[in-house]
Amino acid sequence: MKKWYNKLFLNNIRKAVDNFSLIQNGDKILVGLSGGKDSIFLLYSLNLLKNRSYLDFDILGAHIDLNLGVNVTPIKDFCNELNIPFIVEKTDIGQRIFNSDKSPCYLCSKLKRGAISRIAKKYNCNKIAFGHHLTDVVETFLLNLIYTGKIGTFKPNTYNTKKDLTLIRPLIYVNEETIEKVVKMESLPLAKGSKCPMDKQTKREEMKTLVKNLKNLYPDFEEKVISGIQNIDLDKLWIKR
Ligand SMILES: Nc1ncnc2c1ncn2[C@@H]1O[C@H](COP(=O)(O)OP(=O)(O)OP(=O)(O)O)[C@@H](O)[C@H]1O
Repeated sequence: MKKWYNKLFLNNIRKAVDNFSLIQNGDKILVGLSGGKDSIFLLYSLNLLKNRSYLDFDILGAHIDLNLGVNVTPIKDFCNELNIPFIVEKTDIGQRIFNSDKSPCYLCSKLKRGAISRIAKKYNCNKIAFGHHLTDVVETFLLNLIYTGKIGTFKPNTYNTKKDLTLIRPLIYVNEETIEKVVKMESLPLAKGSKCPMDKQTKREEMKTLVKNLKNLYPDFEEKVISGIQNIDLDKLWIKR
């Protein structure tokens, strides 16, 4: 690890962990590995954090195979190198979601979460970590505002009482460009094979372009959205009687 990684992204992860108590000593954290850049970056950074902080926790990696012809051997080899257990669960989610009248993205996300939770319980994990990052936070914020007329985004952590599992998102302060940069510099492994059939066809993709354009005009737009979410001025919101 390069020393300036602290400034580039590790301090932002430490800040998220601190602000929202995402990790405690003794945690067993299952990292959801899609085969993409965000989740492999998450695994890499949590491993750095584990080796460079007072926190003492365990990490496992898990991939839900959607049966869409993705090869995760490079991810498996990387986990082996880091001594991190790696679990693959074969499913037919890729076929099931297109034989339903529900939105395939909604259904895919729901079924994947169910599968990840089952693995977490099986391996005695108390937390699941996902690779949602700052740019995802902002895209979700804009999606909610523009398409559903609501102010809000996903939370840094959510506890599921029924499953007794906590979902954490340690990358909420790290933007996508930084992740892409580090994945390249460290040659972090990506899965090989076919892409999701819905890739680049979603409303989220539309938000991605919008965020890019807004960032061209206002370079700190993402940080400003985060600041807005964390500093709500209730006096300026309307509470109807
Ligand atoms: N097939 C999968 N198996 C395990 N975990 C997954 C899988 N798909 C997604 N996840 C987890 O859910 C998170 C959000 O999923 P999403 O599909 O939005 O991925 P993404 O933003 O494209 O991230 P990535 O670059 O890691 O694919 C991922 O970062 C990962 O932690």
